[in-house]
Amino acid sequence: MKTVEITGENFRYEVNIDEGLRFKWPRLFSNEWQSEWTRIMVISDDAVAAHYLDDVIRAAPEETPVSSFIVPSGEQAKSFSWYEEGLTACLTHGLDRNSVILALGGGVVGDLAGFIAATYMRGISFIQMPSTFLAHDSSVGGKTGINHPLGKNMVGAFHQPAGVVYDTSMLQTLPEKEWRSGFSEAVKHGYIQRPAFLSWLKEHVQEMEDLKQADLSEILARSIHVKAGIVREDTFESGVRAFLNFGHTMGHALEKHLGYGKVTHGEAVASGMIYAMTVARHLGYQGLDPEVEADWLKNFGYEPWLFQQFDPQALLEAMKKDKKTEAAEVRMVLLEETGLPIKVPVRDEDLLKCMSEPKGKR
Ligand SMILES: NC(=O)c1ccc[n+]([C@@H]2O[C@H](COP(=O)([O-])OP(=O)(O)OC[C@H]3O[C@@H](n4cnc5c(N)ncnc54)[C@H](O)[C@@H]3O)[C@@H](O)[C@H]2O)c1
Ligand SMILES: O=C(O)C(=O)C[C@@H](O)[C@H](O)[C@H](O)COP(=O)(O)O
Ligand SMILES: [Zn+2]
Repeated sequence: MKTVEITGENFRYEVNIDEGLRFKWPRLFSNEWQSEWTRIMVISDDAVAAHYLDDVIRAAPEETPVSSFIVPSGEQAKSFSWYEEGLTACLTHGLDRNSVILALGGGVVGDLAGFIAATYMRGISFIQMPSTFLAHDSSVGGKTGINHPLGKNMVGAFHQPAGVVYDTSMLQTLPEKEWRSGFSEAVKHGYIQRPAFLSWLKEHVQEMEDLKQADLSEILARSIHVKAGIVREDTFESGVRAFLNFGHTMGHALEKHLGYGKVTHGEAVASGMIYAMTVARHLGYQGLDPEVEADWLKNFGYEPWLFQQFDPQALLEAMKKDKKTEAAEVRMVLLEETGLPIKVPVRDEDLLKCMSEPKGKR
């Protein structure tokens, strides 16, 4: 089992990564804390629940009542209506302040369940049990929330989980598209802070199949280490945490513009990272060559130049809703080189130009 510690000013928890943890997850928490649990409510989506809900419930402590709240699979569940349904379930199932929410699923379930836990009775404990590759990112660091029709993740709270239980054997049933989605967040961690990790990925992962066959726990742990260091330094994103948003200014704009769920988060972020590299070069930074990086990403089935397919003005409007925007000026994370991110304001005219140039290669 691999363990990564996540710490901040007033929290400390473990990410435990191993095969089969869903069958024995309570062992990862102290008996003392478990004796306080009055109820467990598992929040999951229908696809994940069909595979794993029974195992997770069966492993729960015998003396603790367990119930479940299941949302439809997909990004649409990060909505006001499912958030309200979730709170209603907390009330009707009788959760109190010593109850625990267990988020069994990918980033959608984790973000939604985390936000429910953050706000129900002004905050109760929750455990993350990630079931996607992408969720190595979403289950760590305490960003929880839902989407607004006008902008991605616009409503939320920082609320750290009590622990992250990562059963890598659940990834066996993950569709190809979702491996691709998650891989781009690992690549992002390489780009922003770990040139050696990025080089390792480039050398060893030529196609998605290589990732599935690799030492997954090791890759997940290395990627999570990057996030852990940044979250420890800047939990509430007043500084360096913004670097974890590399590729997300355009990525979130694409998700919103296409309609939530039409493109996976990671696929949108992959295109957003290529866009950010294009902007960096346009502004005169040496940066990375977007053409070279795009060619590598294409091997996995990404559409790196996706951002060129839509109305630039509409994408600009969506980018302006980004949480890094200040006084209507978009701020983007760019790379001076691999491992050297910066956050800079970018003028609208430059943003627009970089959506349509260079043309002709795609
Ligand atoms: N909070 C954060 O820091 C953070 C970080 C990154 C991404 N996110 C958010 O995470 C979300 C994306 O998460 P995701 O990519 O995990 O998507 P997801 O939760 O929608 O899961 C992807 C799909 O795979 C299915 N699935 C999940 N696990 C499965 C399994 N083991 N077997 C079979 N099917 C399975 C789901 O039902 C869903 O259809 C986005 O909303 C994004 O904004 C949040
Ligand atoms: O943890 C962070 O900080 C991140 O930015 C991680 C991102 O991968 C993630 O998609 C996050 O949800 C984006 O946050 P947002 O504040 O831009 O909504
Ligand atoms: Zn992300």
